Parts: sequence; structure tokens; C-alpha cells
Amino acid sequence: MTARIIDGKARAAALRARVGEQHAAFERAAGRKAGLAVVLVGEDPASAVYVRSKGKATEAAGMASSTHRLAAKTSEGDLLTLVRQLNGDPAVDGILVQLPLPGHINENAVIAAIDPNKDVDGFHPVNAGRLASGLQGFVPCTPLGCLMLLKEELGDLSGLDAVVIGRSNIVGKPMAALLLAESCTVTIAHSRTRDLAAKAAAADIVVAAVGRPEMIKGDWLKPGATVIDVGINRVPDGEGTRLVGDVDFDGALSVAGAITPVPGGVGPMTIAVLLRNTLLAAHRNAGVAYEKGSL
Ligand SMILES: Nc1nc(=O)c2c([nH]1)NC[C@@H]1CN(c3ccc(C(=O)N[C@@H](CCC(=O)O)C(=O)O)cc3)C=[N+]21
Repeated sequence: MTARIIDGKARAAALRARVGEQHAAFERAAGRKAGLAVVLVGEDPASAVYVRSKGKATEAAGMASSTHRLAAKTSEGDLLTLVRQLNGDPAVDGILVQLPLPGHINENAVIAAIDPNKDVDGFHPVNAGRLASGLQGFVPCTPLGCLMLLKEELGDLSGLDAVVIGRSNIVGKPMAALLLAESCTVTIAHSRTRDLAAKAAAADIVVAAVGRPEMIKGDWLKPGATVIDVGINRVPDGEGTRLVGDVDFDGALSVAGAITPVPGGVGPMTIAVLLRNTLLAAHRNAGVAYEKGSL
């Protein structure tokens, strides 16, 4: 058997198109565009690429995009001042401060300074708490994109055994909360987990978010399992480099039922969900009604 390839790039394009249409309706109702502000501190080339693609995708959906590029030596105080200014700007619905930040800046302090109602990354502790408690809020883009792919692939997830490998605040923990809310039986595995292979072998759904190239082997998987690979690892390849996930893709192909590729899987969904979260923020901030579940 060969696994189905889950085409995240195509799913993301469809979501972006839908958000674009819904944004056009929002603009007619609100008399303004939804606005996303992205803040980039420093000149990390990979971060610069992501920030540019976020800006392009935002504008392609018809939304207003602003990018604030600050020098690597910017003080925490100056960054906090910018965040507070964006909190108070009625044209800004969503604020994203690109992570990681330079070492002299306390990331938690910056995240905590973002207005939770503009926190389209869903990283603010208020939004993490809302997700854990089943309240409305903003859900981090990567795990929400993973959940969308899983539901499109499998339909109802209730009763399925899911293993989330990785316990970060950005992916692992919110992913586990989302799967639990879908009535999966959820195991969160991490670097100290004993016999990870056995945990993976018991799972109908494996979400890999550890950041270790090709760590999860095909022969660990339950035949027919659905595998979502969040990892984006750049590894040496001949003269150059290539991207690989946290899952040994070639090894998984003959065992899994379906699997996301890297690139072209989860990554594009992350950006599409960011636009969706920004549109949701705009509706809430502008007091424009939306149908529950439509966004
Ligand atoms: N506050 C914050 N929010 C983020 O959401 C955030 C962040 N900081 N810091 C960096 C990470 C990384 N990230 C990606 C988004 C899209 C792709 C993506 O679209 N990747 C493509 C191509 C990758 C490539 O060619 O380099 C793919 O997987 O197919 C990847 C990575 C968002 N991040």
C-alpha cells in the first residue's frame, strides 16, 4: 500500500481563496479592510522569507498588510512600545511578532504585551487558556492548520488514538488541546518519552513536531495511520541543502494511510490559517457578524 499524499499546498490555496471571498464581504460590511501587522526583529534570512510570504499572502487576500522591520539590537522596551502602538491602532486587527526574537529580548514579555484580541498567532496566555478551557479565542495557526487537514482527510475524529510528538507552546500543546476537543484519546510524547516507537505504533493519528530531521521511522507506524509532519528541517544535500520533515517520509510511504509532505504540507496551511485568524479578528474587532463555523 502506498500512502495518500495530503496536498497541503492545494488545501491552503483553497482556504486562502475562501478567506479572500469572505474578506470582500467583510470589507463591504465594515467599510474598511482587515489589517495584519507583522513585526520582524533582526535579519535572520529564513524569518525574512516567511515574513515576505505572509505579507504577499495577506495582500493577495485583499487585506491590508504592514511589516515593521527592526534592527537586531532593538531594545525590549522599544519593541514593547511598538506593540502597544499597534494594540491602539484601529486599522490593525492582527499582530504577529515573528519568533524567535534575539536573545536579549524576553519573548514571553513581548507575547504578553499583545492585545489578546489581536493575537492572531494565539500565543498569548489568555488565548492558550481559552483554548484549554474550550472558550472562543485565537488558536495557533500551525496546529489549527493540521487539524483542518486531519478533518478533511478523516472526517469525524472522535475516539481515534492520537500521538503528538513534541510539547511546545506553539505546536504540541495546542495540537493536543485541539485533538482532545475533537474527542481523540491524546498522548503527548517528548524527548523523555520511553519507547516512542511503541507509542507511535498505537496511534491512528501521528503529529510530529519535534524539530529533528527524519526521526520518526516508517516501521514505527500503525499500518494505515494518518501522519502530519510539522517539521521543517534544512539538511545538507550534496553541494546544497534540502528540506526534510520530522518523519522519514520514504519509509512512512509504504505503511501510512496518508501523510503530509515537506515542503508542501503543513507550512502553507500555517500562512492560510494566519489570514483566516486575521479575518476572524477583524470581524470581532469591527463588530461585524459572521456565521459560526464559517471562518
Ligand atoms: N510569531 C510567529 N508565528 C509563526 O507562525 C511563525 C514564526 N513566528 N516564526 C517562524 C515560524 C515558521 N513559520 C512557517 C510558515 C510557513 C512555512 C511554509 O510555508 N513553508 C513552505 C516552504 C518552506 C521553504 O521552502 O522554506 C512549505 O513547508 O512548503 C514555513 C514556516 C511560521 N512561523
